[in-house]
Amino acid sequence: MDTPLHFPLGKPVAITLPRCYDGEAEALCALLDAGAPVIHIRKPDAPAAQVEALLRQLRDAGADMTRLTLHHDAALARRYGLGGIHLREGALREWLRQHPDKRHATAQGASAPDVQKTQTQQTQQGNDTYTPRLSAPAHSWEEAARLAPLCDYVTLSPLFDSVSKPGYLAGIDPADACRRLRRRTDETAKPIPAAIPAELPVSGSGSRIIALGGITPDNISVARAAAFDGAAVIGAVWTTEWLGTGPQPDPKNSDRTPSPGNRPPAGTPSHDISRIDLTATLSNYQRLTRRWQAAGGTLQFISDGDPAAAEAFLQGGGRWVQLRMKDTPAEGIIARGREILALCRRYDALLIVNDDPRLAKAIGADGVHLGQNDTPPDEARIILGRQAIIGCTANTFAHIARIAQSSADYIGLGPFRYTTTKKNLSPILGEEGYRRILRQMARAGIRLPVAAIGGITEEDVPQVMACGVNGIALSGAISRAGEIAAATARFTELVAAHRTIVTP
Ligand SMILES: Cc1ncc(COP(=O)(O)OP(=O)(O)O)c(N)n1
Ligand SMILES: Cc1nc(C(=O)O)sc1CCOP(=O)(O)O
Ligand SMILES: [Mg+2]
Repeated sequence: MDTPLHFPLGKPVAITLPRCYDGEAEALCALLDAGAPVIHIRKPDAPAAQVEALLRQLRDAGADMTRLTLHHDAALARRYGLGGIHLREGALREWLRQHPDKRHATAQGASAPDVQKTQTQQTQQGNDTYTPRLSAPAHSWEEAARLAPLCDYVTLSPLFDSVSKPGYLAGIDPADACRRLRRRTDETAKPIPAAIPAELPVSGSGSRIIALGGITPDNISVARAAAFDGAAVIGAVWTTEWLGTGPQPDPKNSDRTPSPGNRPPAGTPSHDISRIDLTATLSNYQRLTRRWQAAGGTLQFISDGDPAAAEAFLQGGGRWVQLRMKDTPAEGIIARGREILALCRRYDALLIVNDDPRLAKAIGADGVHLGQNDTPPDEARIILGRQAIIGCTANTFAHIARIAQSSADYIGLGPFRYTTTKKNLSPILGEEGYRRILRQMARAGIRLPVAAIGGITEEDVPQVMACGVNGIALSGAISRAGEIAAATARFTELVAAHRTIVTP
């Protein structure tokens, strides 16, 4: 199967643990089935024979080898038809020197999909033109800027204190990353060179930067808010311990189902295991994915069910629709919901349904948005399952503190100003209210993505984004726009250009 990489990546990159484990090939296949765009096979602590055995098992299990990237061993990657190799700077330069005719196609202007297609076709033909996807590790912006032109993407680390390497502390400041990256309007898939910020002199066309190091479900939203092109995760994928801010959910209906048989003895690092726990791994990955996706919903269109308006929003580059049809019977909402879901799928966009998780389920939507008087988020999670995105409305920090204890994935915080779109409006927050609440969140270490909502216009966007919200949700400013697609494109640009990260 030929699976191109689209940036920003829709789901996290998974990286293996350093040793090999029983059940690992099965777990990697499950992560690929769950939509992992790329899995990095990084095995510094495993003998070469074990790594090769793992690749053999994966190939025999029918895994999509083009979505695997092997660290350091280009010859082994080539032998097993892996889609990518990950090389340190010296090895990368040496590989490029030895393959002058196979210089990275993306660096020469082709798109990532072209790179993969060529590689797959060549592997199938068995000839000598293996052209893998190239990636490299960087630990500073200077290194990232040097390596990015040479390869498809760079991993930049450590963004946070490592989960899997105790004592390996954060070295990349997310707020600085946001300043460097925010002018790239990636959500609309514009070519990168036009949008490279002056502070980061990356000159390669198509070179991307993926955040790495200490990423968990609780902080992955920060990597997305900083406009990284992806997030790569090690410890938080493989851990059998709860990494959430809230209480560990009930295993019967939880977000995560740790299997007691695989629990490490108390006091051992959570990644120090002998066998991969498939259920926990998948559950971890789904949770990371929801949070990454929720943080990517920087422009949310609250649709009253008009398919033409929804389609114009999608044509303008919008990728997140919320279906909010007040006073319409359930059958009407389901019918319109299915119609708009089909549109969203054509544009690779997400559809969230307002108020009712059962309607969201009947429609087959990606999630639900719940108000203070709607179904509680943990009940909605039981109805919708671990992959569903759940948003909750808040008007105060106390609401947010409560929501953070649940399995919700993002917050709709409002109203920014007076609006006629919603009855029984909560007290207006204005800029001052947003700044206060976002600061309280930062101090409390709550990093759920926040969408600002309520009467927001184009002129408001710089001011609202400067408060530190992740994005904005709009009804009237989109549905009443003369040219919805053009208005959507303008809003998207504005949101991307004014991202900020609030530090405590
Ligand atoms: C993103 C977002 N934020 C807040 C709301 C409001 O939800 P709720 O409080 O349930 O009010 P209604 O939308 O049901 O009138 C929202 N829908 N979306
Ligand atoms: C649905 C909704 N919820 C709000 C809240 O404050 O919780 S304000 C709002 C209305 C958003 O539409 P418009 O962009 O037209 O004002
Ligand atoms: Mg509601």
